[in-house]
Amino acid sequence: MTKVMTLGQFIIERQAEFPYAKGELSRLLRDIGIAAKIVNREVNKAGLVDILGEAGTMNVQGEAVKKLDVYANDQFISALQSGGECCLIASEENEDVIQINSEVSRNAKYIVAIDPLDGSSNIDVNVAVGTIFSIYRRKTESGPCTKEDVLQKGVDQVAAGYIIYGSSTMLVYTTGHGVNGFTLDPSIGEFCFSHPNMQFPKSGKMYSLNEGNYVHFPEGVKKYLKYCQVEDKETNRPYTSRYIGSMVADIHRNMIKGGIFIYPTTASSPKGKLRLVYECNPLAFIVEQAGGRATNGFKRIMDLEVHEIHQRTPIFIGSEDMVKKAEEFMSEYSAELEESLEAVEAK
Ligand SMILES: O=P(O)(O)OC[C@H]1O[C@](O)(COP(=O)(O)O)[C@@H](O)[C@@H]1O
Ligand SMILES: [Mg+2]
Ligand SMILES: [Mg+2]
Repeated sequence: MTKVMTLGQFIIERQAEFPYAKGELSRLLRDIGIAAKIVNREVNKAGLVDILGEAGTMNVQGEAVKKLDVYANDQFISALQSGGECCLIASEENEDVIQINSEVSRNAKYIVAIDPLDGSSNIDVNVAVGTIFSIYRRKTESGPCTKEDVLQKGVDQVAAGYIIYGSSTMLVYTTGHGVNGFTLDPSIGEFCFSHPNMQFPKSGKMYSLNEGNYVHFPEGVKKYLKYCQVEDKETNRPYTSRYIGSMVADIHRNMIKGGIFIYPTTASSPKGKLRLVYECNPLAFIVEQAGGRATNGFKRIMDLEVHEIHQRTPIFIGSEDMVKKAEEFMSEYSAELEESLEAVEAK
């Protein structure tokens, strides 16, 4: 019989990687895993229960909130509140940070930034969606944790991960010692170690971006797209276009097969659409830990200054060679954009 290692067992085994840690981070990861299983249960029967469709409200970014967005947000918040290892949460679905002031959590070491349900537009149509999370150590030693504690650069992340609710459900995470993946075995209700030491292929054949926005793309992206589409046997071109519209699923696929995901600036999103704190930084940490690359077209995502919890950024993320190539086109044809992004960052 093959030996199964559950996420819980794996975390305990890896505890040795943190000689000064007392198990808090492990318990925090376990709490996130528990909430993920509850969300997974609901996603799996979404057509049968009253969980599809819109919640009838807008979030802070002016996007229509779905019922499943609300459900997932509630589950992760409640798991983190009762777990006792997290003193502050920044969520896509909450305008402001959530302080956890209970006796046990007030002095907890960690902060969690989360996109509870990524790929909202795919919820109602049975296409893979995800959860993205990022964990930071609080800046202050003790006492009430404030918003300032979460405004940290991506390089300061202690751990990051995602859950993909797809044809199977997986949890993938890093604590800065490589990337490991766990598949949920529904028969025992456990995430089981299935993808050891995940590696982003150095190059690939897939590019993912919303080509419907083409006319609004910066010149560098337009030129890079042309490069992807032109035939060249030596470099395996033309590449294939694949866009799911759930960032987690697009990046997960590219991590397995090789590829680049781009969400550039557009006319409607002049600072980019995706959020730095709970979408781009955690995925950049995972992708870099797997040997890939993540930039805003000019600068490393994890080095960007963070001013607001819902701050946006353009992103170029994936196989190292492909991201570097796209950056070459950006600096040749869209150099002026670099200055305006720097100005946004310096504000
Ligand atoms: O529909 P668009 O503009 O291509 O945007 C799709 C992108 O927006 C997102 O859905 C944003 O995430 P949320 O669903 O968490 O708001 C990404 O997952 C995805 O890559
Ligand atoms: Mg998202
Ligand atoms: Mg979301």
